[in-house]
Amino acid sequence: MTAALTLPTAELHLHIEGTLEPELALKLAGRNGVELPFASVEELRAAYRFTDLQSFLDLYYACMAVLRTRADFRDLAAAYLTRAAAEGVRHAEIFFDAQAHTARGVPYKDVVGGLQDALDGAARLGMTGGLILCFLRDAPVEEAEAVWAEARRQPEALLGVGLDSAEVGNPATPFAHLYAEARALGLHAVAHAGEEGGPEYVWEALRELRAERIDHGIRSLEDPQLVRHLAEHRIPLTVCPFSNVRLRAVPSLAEHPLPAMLAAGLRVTVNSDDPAYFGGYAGQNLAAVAEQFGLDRSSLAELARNSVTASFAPDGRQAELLGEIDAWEAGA
Ligand code: HPA
Ligand SMILES: [Zn+2]
Repeated sequence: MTAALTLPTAELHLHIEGTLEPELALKLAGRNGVELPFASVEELRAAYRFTDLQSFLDLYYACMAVLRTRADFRDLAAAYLTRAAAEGVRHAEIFFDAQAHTARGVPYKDVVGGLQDALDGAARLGMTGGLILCFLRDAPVEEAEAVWAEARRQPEALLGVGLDSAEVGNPATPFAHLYAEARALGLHAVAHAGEEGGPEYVWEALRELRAERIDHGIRSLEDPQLVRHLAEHRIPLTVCPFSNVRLRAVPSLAEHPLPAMLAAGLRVTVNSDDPAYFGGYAGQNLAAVAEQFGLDRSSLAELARNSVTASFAPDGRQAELLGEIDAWEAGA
């Protein structure tokens, strides 16, 4: 097994709906009497050919229609956590697209309750983690406001808020008041930016949402002033190599800007985004970049340290995980 697959790490960019493997999708479709336009695992996998972010989102939202009950969300997250633990993930900060479920009539409390049930169970695997509620930037802001009205009554169920879905043409600024409210409740703030959109989207997330981490951010390199700002303020970027290749944000893994981002002094972490759709979980993304770019053990350990210190885990938990990474680096 590649060493990277055993590296203790934190997953900071993971959409739980993007961990829905075809086998589970078809099982839940049967259990809930939901029709999917795919009769078999093979047919579903064959649909995983994307040309851009939107072509992926179309399938992603279609498949998640099978998720209906609290037990469905628990089973989905439990499957993810088991698989991630096997690849070295020790702490997972999990995005969920609440609006995509409430819009279909699934109660918010069932979504959060099911995900929390699974996280409670993950303690047995020695894993920690939490939930980040993402607003859909391509839906009317009123929908985000409606889901937030419910979420804000139970802020302790969340680590923070995020922003995802189709980026280009969907500015972050209309969501600024929701972020301000979330921050006032003590929640963290992250946002997707600079995936398909240019550096101006990253600036907007930083200035208007006061995002503490940027999800993707790969196009930041196009703006030297932004690179200086990100480096100076040590703002973490949650990079997802397989996602960028599969959604054609970059032409190939060989041309991925990860080495240039590291060379520019950016605080990069490696993550999986939607692993069921993009061909690999966190450890596999790490293994692939290690092989592609010839990263040695200490460079990999540095990426893992970045993921831990960029996480919202309490200091004590971070110290524990940094100790595990030191031991891994020493070959223990
Ligand atoms: N980008 C934006 N929205 C998303 C993604 C992504 O990579 N995955 C799931 N929702
Ligand atoms: Zn994402």
